[in-house]
Amino acid sequence: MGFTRRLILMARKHWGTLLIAIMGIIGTSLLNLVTPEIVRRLTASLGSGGQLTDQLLLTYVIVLTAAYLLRAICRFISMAISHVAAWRFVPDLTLTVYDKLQSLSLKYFQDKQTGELMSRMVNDTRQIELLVAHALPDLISNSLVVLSVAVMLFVINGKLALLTLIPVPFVVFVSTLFSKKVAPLFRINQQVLGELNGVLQDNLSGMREIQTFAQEQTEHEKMVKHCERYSKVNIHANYAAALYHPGVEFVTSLGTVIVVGFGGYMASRGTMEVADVVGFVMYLSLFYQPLAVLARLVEDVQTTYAGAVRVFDILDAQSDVTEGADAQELTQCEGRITFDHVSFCYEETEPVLQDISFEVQPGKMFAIVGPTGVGKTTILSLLERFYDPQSGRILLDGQDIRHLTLHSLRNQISMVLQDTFLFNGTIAENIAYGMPNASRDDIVEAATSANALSFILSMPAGFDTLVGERGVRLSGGQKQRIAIARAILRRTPILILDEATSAVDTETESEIQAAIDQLAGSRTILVIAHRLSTVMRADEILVLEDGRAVQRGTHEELLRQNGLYAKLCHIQQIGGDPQKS
Ligand SMILES: Nc1ncnc2c1ncn2[C@@H]1O[C@H](COP(=O)(O)OP(=O)(O)OP(=O)(O)O)[C@@H](O)[C@H]1O
Repeated sequence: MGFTRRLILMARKHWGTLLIAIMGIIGTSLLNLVTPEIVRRLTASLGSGGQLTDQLLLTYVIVLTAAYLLRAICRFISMAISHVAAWRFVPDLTLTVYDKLQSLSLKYFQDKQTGELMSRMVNDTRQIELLVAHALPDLISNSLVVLSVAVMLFVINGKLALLTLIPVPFVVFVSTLFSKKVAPLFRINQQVLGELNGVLQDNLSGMREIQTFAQEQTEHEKMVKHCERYSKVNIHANYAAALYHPGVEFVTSLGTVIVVGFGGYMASRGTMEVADVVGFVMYLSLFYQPLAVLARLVEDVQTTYAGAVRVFDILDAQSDVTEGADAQELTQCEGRITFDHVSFCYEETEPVLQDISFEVQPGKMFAIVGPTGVGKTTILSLLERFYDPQSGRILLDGQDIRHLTLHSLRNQISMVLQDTFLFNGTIAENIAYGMPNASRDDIVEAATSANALSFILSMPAGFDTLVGERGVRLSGGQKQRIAIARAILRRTPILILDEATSAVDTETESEIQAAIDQLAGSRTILVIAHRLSTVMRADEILVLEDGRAVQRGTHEELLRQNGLYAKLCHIQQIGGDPQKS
């Protein structure tokens, strides 16, 4: 199986630890053979031709005690160390998956549910722990026991040994049948668990909406459906597994029947020693039990396989936005932005932006306006390379952004979005999110510029107040001001404000606006706002309609053109002099 090889290679770092665990497993397995051999010898010495001296008996007792002690030590080593290896490998894998997810473009996440992805990262990677700490040791130890016992059986009596092997092909047949019919059920299991987690995560995040719209009953019913499905597929898979295990057990027990029958027959005819029959029965209990375990391992490996496939699905995902091998670091950026005949669509059939061209000079304020859904935010997403345009080029300081490293490109841009996302931490940590080494003075200065200082200081713990998950303990306007402070603090050559002041009152907005006006000149500012009073001071305004650029100019020029912009201004009752608003 390709995935086994891949997993083994991925666990390269832990091979040493695994090797120690494997040595422990081998020791345990081989020491298991001591008991039947001692019992066989004891029986022989008790028989008619044998002589059990006290000295010999003492030797048996000492050998057995030593073997049990050593076995306990080996078992401890194998159990403890295989878990160490597994629990070092699983976080490694989870991290690899996480890093991969971080590297994927936003398009990948468009049709994925967060809960489902979390399920893959947590539950499916956990399956690999089962493989490393349980299935792998079982596989090695049981194969070894089966092999060594088989050798012992042939040494004792070749004919009887051959007879006892009769059930083996049946065990193999049943196991193969199992892996074909039952294992896929476990795969569905993992998938359904992922879906359940997806819905759960969605509902927990949207609890406020569920309660506001009194949808508790509907959501309850939705959950019932998912829970029932999860329960059904689990019952189905386990039912099939339950059928399989007794079946294997029955077939393997036939080996004991053969030994009792033929062994007893041969011993009664004097063609086989009684001690050998006893030894045979003892060895057989060691032979068929591991064989049954080996057969059952198919199930564990299949479950792991299901998990691993889902994990590898993520690891193999191709990002739409990739960095070329010769991508350059952008160190000194002036902030000149050029869109050169850019066209873009999310879905092939629906063009969003068509042939957009414009240039923003360093230090200028550029606004993009237009009706809702016309593609304004999409322009900003293209500049950040969350997506790549299907045609046309986007240049930063004259360099195609596809030839820059993503890290250095995004390091030039700070973005404030309408939906502010705050992390569950303090206000200071959230403001310093893009600048973890920022001093408290810098944070206070940025908060002052964003007109956030007074509300922060009125909070119980000031800058050290916890904002809660996604900033639930703050109002929309407060969150926006923290996001603005966060963007200002980064002091990047480009600042993007996408409806950044939509949640604050007009007085606060004009204060923030004044702060932003002060930043103008020192960095390029791109602004999107439905409230046109926010954008009328811009050096240039681009008006979009149906994904196309229909007008471009200053506020006064656009008013004079008497087109869409003038119409929008008229609706918002905005007049001609930007300084007066
Ligand atoms: N991730 C996405 N996948 C598919 N379609 C999308 C995606 N994001 C946006 N769209 C679609 O692209 C179009 C432009 O969206 P965009 O967010 O750029 O508009 P906008 O002008 O910023 O809107 P608004 O003013 O309402 O914020 C819309 O029709 C929207 O439905």
